[in-house]
Amino acid sequence: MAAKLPKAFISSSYSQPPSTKNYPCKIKLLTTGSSIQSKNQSQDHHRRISIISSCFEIGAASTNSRSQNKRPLTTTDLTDSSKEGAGIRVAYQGVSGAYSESAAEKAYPNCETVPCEQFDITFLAVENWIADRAVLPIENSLGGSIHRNYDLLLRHRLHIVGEVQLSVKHCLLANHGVKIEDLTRILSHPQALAQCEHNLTRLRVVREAVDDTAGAAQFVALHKLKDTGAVASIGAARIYDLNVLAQDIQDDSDNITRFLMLAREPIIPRTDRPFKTSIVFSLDEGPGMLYKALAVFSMRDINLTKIESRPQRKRPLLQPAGNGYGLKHFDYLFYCDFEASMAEHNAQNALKHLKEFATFLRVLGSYPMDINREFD
Ligand SMILES: O=C(O)C(=O)C[C@]1(C(=O)O)C=C[C@@H](O)C=C1
Repeated sequence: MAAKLPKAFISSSYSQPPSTKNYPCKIKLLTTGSSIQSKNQSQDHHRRISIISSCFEIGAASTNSRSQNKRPLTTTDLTDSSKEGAGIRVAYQGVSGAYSESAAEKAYPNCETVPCEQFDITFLAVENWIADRAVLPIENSLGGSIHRNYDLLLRHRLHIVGEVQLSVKHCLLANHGVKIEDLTRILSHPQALAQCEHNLTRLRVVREAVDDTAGAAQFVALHKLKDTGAVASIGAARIYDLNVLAQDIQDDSDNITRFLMLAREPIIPRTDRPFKTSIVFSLDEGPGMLYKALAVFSMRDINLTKIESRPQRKRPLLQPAGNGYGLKHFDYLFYCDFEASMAEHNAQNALKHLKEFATFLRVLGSYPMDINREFD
């Protein structure tokens, strides 16, 4: 009997054996109680079991003959090394040719990429053992933070195990024979449209936001549109056989997107290379509270690289406000990145200190910094 899948799981489009490089369709959410009855389910089940067992096999004491060859577990086994890309399945939002896919391949060079329909599905893919890692764009040097993804980091229980910075070079793509002056509409991901704001304004076209850049290119190609172009990568032009009408159309040639790599388990923080730690916390209302929170880092000479505040999604509380009681609509979560490893005493002390007065504190991950400045 086919086992029932968890509430949210992969779609029936998951119809290829697990070793297939790119999936024919993206993973999407199914409704409650959906189940996959095909033989692919047993393949998948098999693979999931083998992933689980291989995790426990490393260095485990066992009586079977295969265990004779086992070597003890080392710190390296528990580090998210990019060398281990082979065999790793990395979920990303979009279709083949999306920048997130390039980020996945940069972080895990020989990985198998798993396209997903939405960002939250990349989380579900990892949580449900369909993928081993998720790759998530978190900020861009022109467009700023991707707020929704901050919210997802908190809503889910995955750990940040790495970061990668990618140079994003946008192209204007259209079907063969279509000229720039024929275009009345341009499709792309909202971040990509924002990164090309000035150049697109000059074109005087309608901009339409879609789920991802490569999806926009695919749509234009599939429907053989003559009046619509897409902002996407040069890779997407090749994949969907589109003409490149213009290259490097982002408003600044230095257009970098920072992506996070997420996993079910945290990695062991180390001190032999530069690490970054990401946290999220909330504070009580009061003068100087945020100042006090940030001081726990500066007093220990820890470099804070990013702070982002997001509204806490909860019903307005009745709380003291000024000289009476009033509705409180704005309560914030603060997301911070700092340059230190959780294996370092000063980082541990800083968080111990913060915990004394923070109303909530969670470490999202401690992971190697991407210090590779070679972008092309
Ligand atoms: O649409 C894509 O290709 C994506 O990978 C998404 C995304 C983003 O969300 O920021 C990634 C990198 C670029 O900044 C533009 C779009």
